[in-house]
Amino acid sequence: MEGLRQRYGDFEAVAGISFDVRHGELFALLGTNGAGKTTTLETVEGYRPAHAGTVRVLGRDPYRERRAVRPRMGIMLQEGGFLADLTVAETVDHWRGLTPDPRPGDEVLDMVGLADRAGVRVRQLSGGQKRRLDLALAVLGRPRVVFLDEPTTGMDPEARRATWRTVRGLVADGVAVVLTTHYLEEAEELADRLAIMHRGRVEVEGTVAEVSAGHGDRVGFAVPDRLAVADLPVLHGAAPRIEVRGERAVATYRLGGGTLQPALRDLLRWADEHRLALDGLEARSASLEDVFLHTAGGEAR
Ligand SMILES: Nc1ncnc2c1ncn2[C@@H]1O[C@H](COP(=O)(O)OP(=O)(O)OP(=O)(O)O)[C@@H](O)[C@H]1O
Repeated sequence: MEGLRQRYGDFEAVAGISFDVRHGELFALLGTNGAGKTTTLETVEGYRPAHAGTVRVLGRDPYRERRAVRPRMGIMLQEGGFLADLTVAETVDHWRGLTPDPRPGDEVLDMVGLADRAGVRVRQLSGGQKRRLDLALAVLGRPRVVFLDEPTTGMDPEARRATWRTVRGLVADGVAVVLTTHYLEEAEELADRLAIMHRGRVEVEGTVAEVSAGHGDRVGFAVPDRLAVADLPVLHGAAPRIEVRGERAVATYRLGGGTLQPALRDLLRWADEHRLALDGLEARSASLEDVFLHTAGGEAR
């Protein structure tokens, strides 16, 4: 995708974005609500023409050459449209009839961990199981490019991990995967590269390590009882940010590059001198969530 722009009337929902996704790579498209992710995905999936810019999937225009591209694409929308009275196996059989060169039904249900639900009616599936059936249908036609729109919404942690394994398997087989999610740990876990969109633009792009770099390390702890916030130390130029979590005030410092170790040393010395125990003390590099919140706050580069 090169310079994609999309408008709804006078409103520019996508304001010139570019990215590419290679085979055997998972690209996560993240962003605030209304950032333009769905509009972007709908364009690459061939549902709408680009207002400006160039979009190619497998070397072709996904809108104008939809017939050629669509059979090689697997699409998992946010809401699948199932027939509630069909069983899981019947649903897969129905879609196999519409798909050239489909995978065997058993294989696809095995891939998504629904083999033991084959005889269950769709209306009796849980929300997470429906998402897995959606994934089964997306991979039925042995796609080379897969679009997953919030694939693990409603899944319990175990089902989510099982789905991550399935998705990793696709990537290992050389499939190009584009995923949107509001679960940042999902992007951290799966993405080879990612982009964070905000108000129609890509604000940050790169590997998880690349986008986290430059956002500093974090040190945090629960503010000890009886201590006034004003009495907390400044650590290598960083003042604490105070957040109330439950009953406790938590102090977090965002440190500049290379100052984590000396800042921690100063903090521990200060705590010793004041005979304070620092509950919940943690030191870590910036998470994707830190980068995301910074971007969503409009302060991105
Ligand atoms: N058919 C439409 N007509 C007018 N405006 C639209 C239309 N579809 C989307 N928009 C607007 O375009 C912007 C981008 O919407 P889009 O659905 O692409 O965002 P998103 O990143 O997918 O958001 P979310 O995370 O909330 O799903 C939003 O401001 C939305 O209100």
